[in-house]
Amino acid sequence: MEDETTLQQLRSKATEFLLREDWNESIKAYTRFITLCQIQISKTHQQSDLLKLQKSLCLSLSNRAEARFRLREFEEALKDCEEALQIDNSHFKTLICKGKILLNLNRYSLALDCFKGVLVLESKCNNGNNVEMLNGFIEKCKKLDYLSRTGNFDVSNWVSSGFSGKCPELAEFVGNVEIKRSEISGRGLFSTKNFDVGNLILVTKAVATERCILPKCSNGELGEDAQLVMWKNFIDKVYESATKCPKICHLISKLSIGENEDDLEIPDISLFKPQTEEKFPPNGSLDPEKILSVLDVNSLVEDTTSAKVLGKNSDYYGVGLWLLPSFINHCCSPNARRLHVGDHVLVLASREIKAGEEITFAYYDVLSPFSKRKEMAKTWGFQCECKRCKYEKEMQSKPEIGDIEVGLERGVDVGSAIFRLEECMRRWVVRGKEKGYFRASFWKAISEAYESEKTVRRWGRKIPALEPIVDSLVETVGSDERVVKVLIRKLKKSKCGFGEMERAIKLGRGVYGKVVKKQAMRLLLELGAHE
Ligand SMILES: C[S@@+](CC[C@H](N)C(=O)[O-])C[C@H]1O[C@@H](n2cnc3c(N)ncnc32)[C@H](O)[C@@H]1O
Repeated sequence: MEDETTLQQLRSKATEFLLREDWNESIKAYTRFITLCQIQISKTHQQSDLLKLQKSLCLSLSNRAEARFRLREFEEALKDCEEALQIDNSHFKTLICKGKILLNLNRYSLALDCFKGVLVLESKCNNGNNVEMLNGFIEKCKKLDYLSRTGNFDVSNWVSSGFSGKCPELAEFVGNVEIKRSEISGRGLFSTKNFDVGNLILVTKAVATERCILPKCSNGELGEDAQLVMWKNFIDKVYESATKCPKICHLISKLSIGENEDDLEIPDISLFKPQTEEKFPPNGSLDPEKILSVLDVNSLVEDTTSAKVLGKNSDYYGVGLWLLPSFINHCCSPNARRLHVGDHVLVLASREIKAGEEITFAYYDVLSPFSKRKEMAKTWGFQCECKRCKYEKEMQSKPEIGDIEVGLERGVDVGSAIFRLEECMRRWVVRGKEKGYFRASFWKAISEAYESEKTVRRWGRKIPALEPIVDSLVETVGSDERVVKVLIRKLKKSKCGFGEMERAIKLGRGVYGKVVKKQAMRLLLELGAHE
């Protein structure tokens, strides 16, 4: 009798917390109730009392699952659902909760099966009030399941609407890639099939992101205090995600801390695929220092020079951690780019990628000279070992390159600098990719020259036309928004024809991917040209 009163009190307290949406307290109260209830069940022999207790236990497990779901403790919530369903395998509330958890864990097809099962139950037992809600979930699961299998994304409507409303729903997707030992450093991501320009390589949701709006009047950089606050919030969020999810915790432990990379284990790509059901060991104690080092080496900034952030302007600053992209090495002549849509990062081919090639993207601006890139790599804590850097390091011994750089710093005419650079390349018989390397290093001067009518008039015949320069740049560093922008502005001035716009759209694919259809692409290119 006494036990029964305690049980009743505990249950009402837990329900009260649940209704007040105080999830933490309701979990505590339900946990106490569940333990007591289980003890009571083991002592009860009368069938009717047993049934009553089991019903209470099932409901409490279901409610604790809901509270855990709201706190994004998905794995624990799923365990509660399974336990509740062992008592009553057609418990409506639990089945809905289970479906929502599976959806959040990216197990789209399992979530679909779950909701389909509930729909059958609904038509048999209930009055059909939930059919609309269930059909909504079923449609969502079908769509995400399809996207995660095919990578057939299309954000065109969102782009065409000027990014109004919520950003489109994306599913995680892993294309034909594997993790292997890299010649650049440690492990890298490699293609197992050819990728065409603009093809999607992978889509991943962030473990955590932190964003802020840059102060309007400053030089565009965040103050030290603001940076510290952002960084602290970001670390807390990553730590929280890792604590709640064994999979995230396990995968974070596989990431590099920038030391002895060649000795690191090579994880199987299947661990990163959205629909995997692999069991991960329960969270050991998380080492905060290791998490800090992991974030130092693997966090990515949502900037506009090495990635495109759709739907956000340049006042916006964001940092995040994405697991599979953390295996992608930097290269100063990268073949892939990042496109940020909400918390998802889409990695797409910015040039053609052959099967077996390493997939690389830029951690920092590769349209800059060797000396500047060397500095930027230092701030990332490494010395770049890519082919372009090796080549340019050798060529540093030629005094002419240093002279052109010094001249540009002193403000010489950009046309004359390009003229000298092209002359040197002719003399040294620089061809193919290497030509693109130099041009990418002197992009600042090139863009200034071809954007200035005066310079073009003065140097027009003595320096190459813009189009071959663009071609060699794109062949070397892949498509880049700034290169496409300069080309479009020129095409606009010369009132280009259909063919030229087609060419610009093709280049646009290397920046925005095939996830943007022609009409929306035209809009993006127009917007870019006006910036
Ligand atoms: C995000 S991780 C990339 C994956 C890493 N190689 C691994 O094995 O986990 C970044 C680290 O990879 C190494 N790295 C990436 N790109 C590099 C490059 N171009 N040259 C030298 N090291 C590079 C650096 O140690 C860097 O801190």
